[in-house]
Amino acid sequence: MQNIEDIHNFLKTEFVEHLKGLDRDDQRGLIDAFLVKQEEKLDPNTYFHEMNLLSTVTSLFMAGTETTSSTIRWALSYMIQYPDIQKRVHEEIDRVIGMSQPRIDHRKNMPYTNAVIHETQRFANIVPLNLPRETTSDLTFQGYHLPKGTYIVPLLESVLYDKTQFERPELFYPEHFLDAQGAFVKKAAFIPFSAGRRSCPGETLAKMELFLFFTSLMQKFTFHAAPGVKNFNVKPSVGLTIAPVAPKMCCVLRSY
Ligand code: HEM
Repeated sequence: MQNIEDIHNFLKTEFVEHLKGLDRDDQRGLIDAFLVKQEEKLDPNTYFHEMNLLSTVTSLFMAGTETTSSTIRWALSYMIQYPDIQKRVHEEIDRVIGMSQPRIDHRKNMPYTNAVIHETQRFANIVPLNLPRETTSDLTFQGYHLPKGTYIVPLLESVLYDKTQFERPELFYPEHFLDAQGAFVKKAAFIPFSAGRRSCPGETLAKMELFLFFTSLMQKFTFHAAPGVKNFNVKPSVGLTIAPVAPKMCCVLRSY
């Protein structure tokens, strides 16, 4: 799909299809739940009208696809740049998951892979400017007076790269999330999904997707730079989210 108009047209056709099969006692998901509310028309000022359904579903698509896919591409690029780390992830997958289908409950027994995914999110910092906010009243923050209506750009990088929180912030270093015994350690400064009331509502879903997609790919493939690529050097693209612009890579089927 090329642009927002294409997405909206696609979604409008979807809504018509959902309406045809709508059963208020057996709702299939968000769109059905919304359409049921819309049909009730209890309140003339209801938020449950088509424009809001379009915005909600479009936001979920836009905020929920590019973010996770870019993070996976960063993770695979780091695996190529750091083959020793890739080897350790492979070893852990082979030991804990083996040939089975990766499941989310494998994660608690895979501290190294979990640390690699966390470090990917910290290091890649894919939403560097967060989302802009505006103060709703006058306030004083750390000695600075911010009048009502001040435009705020909360830089996540200042936390994700804070050297008081991360030992080697300028390096890709999964040990940031491991203790001396190799157990996974949570860090309060790990905030790629931002913090507070308006932090990313897709955080739990995203974390599940990242674990399942990354382990599934790593279970089947080894990642290398494509033949002829001497220095596999990944550059960040410029945009609202930072995607990796990587040289060509090869995925080679692993043999067991
Ligand atoms: C690696 C994956 C993801 C990252 C790093 C990420 C990061 C973020 C960040 C930093 C924000 C701004 C929060 C703030 O303003 O304080 C945000 C907002 C949002 N995210 Fe995510 N996100 C990810 C995946 C997802 C997924 C999978 C979904 C849904 C399916 C999603 C839905 C949203 C929505 C709807 C908002 C706007 C929330 C609001 O304004 O209240 N995100 N995300």
